[in-house]
Amino acid sequence: MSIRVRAPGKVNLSLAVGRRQEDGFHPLATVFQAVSLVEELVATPADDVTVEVTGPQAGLVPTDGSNLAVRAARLLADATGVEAGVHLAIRKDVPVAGGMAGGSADAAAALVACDALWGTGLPRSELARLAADLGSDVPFALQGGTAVGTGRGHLLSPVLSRGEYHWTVGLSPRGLSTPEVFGAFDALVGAAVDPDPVVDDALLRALLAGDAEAVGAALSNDLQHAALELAPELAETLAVAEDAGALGVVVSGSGPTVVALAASPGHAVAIGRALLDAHVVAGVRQAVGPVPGARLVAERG
Ligand SMILES: C[C@@](CO)(OP(=O)(O)O)[C@H](O)COP(=O)(O)OP(=O)(O)OC[C@H]1O[C@@H](n2ccc(N)nc2=O)[C@H](O)[C@@H]1O
Ligand SMILES: Nc1ncnc2c1ncn2[C@@H]1O[C@H](COP(=O)(O)OP(=O)(O)O)[C@@H](O)[C@H]1O
Repeated sequence: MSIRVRAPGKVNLSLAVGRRQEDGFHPLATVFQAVSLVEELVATPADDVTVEVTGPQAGLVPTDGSNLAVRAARLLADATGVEAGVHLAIRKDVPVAGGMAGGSADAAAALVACDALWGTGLPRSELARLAADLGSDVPFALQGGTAVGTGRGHLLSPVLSRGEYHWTVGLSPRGLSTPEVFGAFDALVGAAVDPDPVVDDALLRALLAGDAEAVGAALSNDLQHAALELAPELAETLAVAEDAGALGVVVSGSGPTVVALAASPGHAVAIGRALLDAHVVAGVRQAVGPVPGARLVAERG
């Protein structure tokens, strides 16, 4: 018996960040779009909960109990009283520690896969509740598409979005730690920040109209300044993509991945070539969005 699940990475089309709260988290108002850099996870029965990771960046991912997919499987087992184990084989496609929520996608994929393997049949709403306990970005990896995230980013409402968006993804040779970037944000703006962040209406209108040019103009990220403090070389990546005619360029989430919105698939390739020629990235990928959230793609045995 094996269950195969795919779950997407994301970009934050906009990310407004409020003042740090007592619990250490920041209130967010973000628009997520799920994109076609996708994690694939195969779950098979086992005595314990174990994980193996493959892909070019596999060495950067823990395979002990701190792995987010292992934590997700254990949380589901605890919540449902299941005593079975599972072996999780993950093929990583989303950059690690890149601001595209690959670990969150693995956690969402593990919830969906184990729910099918163990026959626990939880409703999506219950899986979403477990997802929020695992990380702020995990509910969105489950849901996919385009959505507004508020609270810690875990409270989702779907966004009406027309059309397909073509991205060039600029990879960085190193990762950035999400808590460190939020820490740099606090140091930069401190108490001056608005406690109640809001989503930009212009972006929502542009998505509704399917107007890629207006979406590009409305891309924004309150964490970008902080990410640039920690990784100043990203300024050049942003500039090269802009010069290559991107409709908009932004650091994704806490970075350091840079995403550039292109006018067409061919334009996305051209922006990627410009980034490679300027030697400002470790690699480039093309992606489209929006794509669906974590979903079962095959069941065998
Ligand atoms: C910044 C964002 C934007 O979508 O994405 P990434 O760059 O990680 O992909 C997310 O908010 C990241 O979500 P996620 O990576 O799931 O974070 P969590 O595990 O919940 O929290 C990790 C740490 O980030 C900080 N954190 C996270 C979310 C939030 N609303 N406020 C915070 O201050 C806290 O320091 C927390 O301890
Ligand atoms: N299954 C997993 N995949 C990736 N990273 C994981 C996983 N489990 C735990 N981690 C840890 O979480 C950190 C951030 O994860 P990731 O989701 O890739 O980045 P980001 O939070 O920037 O979107 C990684 O540096 C890694 O140590």
